Amino acid sequence: MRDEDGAPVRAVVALGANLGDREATLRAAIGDLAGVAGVSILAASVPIASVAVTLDGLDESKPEYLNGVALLETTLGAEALLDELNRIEDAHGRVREERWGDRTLDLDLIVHGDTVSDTERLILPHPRAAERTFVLEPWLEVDPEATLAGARVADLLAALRSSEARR
Ligand SMILES: Nc1ncnc2c1ncn2[C@@H]1O[C@H](COP(=O)(O)OP(=O)(O)OP(=O)(O)O)[C@@H](O)[C@H]1O
Ligand SMILES: Nc1nc2c(c(=O)[nH]1)N=C(CO)CN2
Repeated sequence: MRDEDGAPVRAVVALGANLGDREATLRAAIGDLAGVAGVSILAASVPIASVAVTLDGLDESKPEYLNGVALLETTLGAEALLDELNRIEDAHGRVREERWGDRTLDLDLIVHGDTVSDTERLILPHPRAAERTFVLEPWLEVDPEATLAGARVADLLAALRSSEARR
């Protein structure tokens, strides 16, 4: 089922790349998003470098990621927006192999207005966003008042940093 187009909502897309010309790919992906009918970019973060997170934890032997966040306003429903994100990933040579494997471009939908979804194709809010410094830090840059499932992103990031410092 495709979502109907509706009233504009704010959505947050996390971008990541650890293969190829990462900076150029992230910039191009934001341009591609801006070109989607029903999407306006309100803000895009600066890209930040981050060590690859794998299923076994941080892995410094893997190519380093560049991560960023785009804040959007969109009239697309969440599933229709996800279709566009998948299309842009494919256009940038994304090969879907292992979970959490290296990739030229990853676009995750973090939140879409107040949409809650729990299907195989789309979980909203994104279930791992609160554990990811590489999502929260650029998100806070573009939206200092942001909240995720009722918690302030600023507080989530502070908690994550203090738990990382204790490890
Ligand atoms: N909020 C979401 N944003 C993007 N993809 C999602 C979301 N919820 C579920 N998915 C689904 O997750 C599947 C796997 O996506 P992908 O290969 O990008 O995962 P991943 O990037 O390796 O891991 P992660 O989801 O932890 O970032 C996709 O088929 C997609 O339909
Ligand atoms: N640092 C970093 N690690 C990751 C990332 C990512 O965007 N940044 N994305 C992954 C799969 O979504 C897996 N690991």
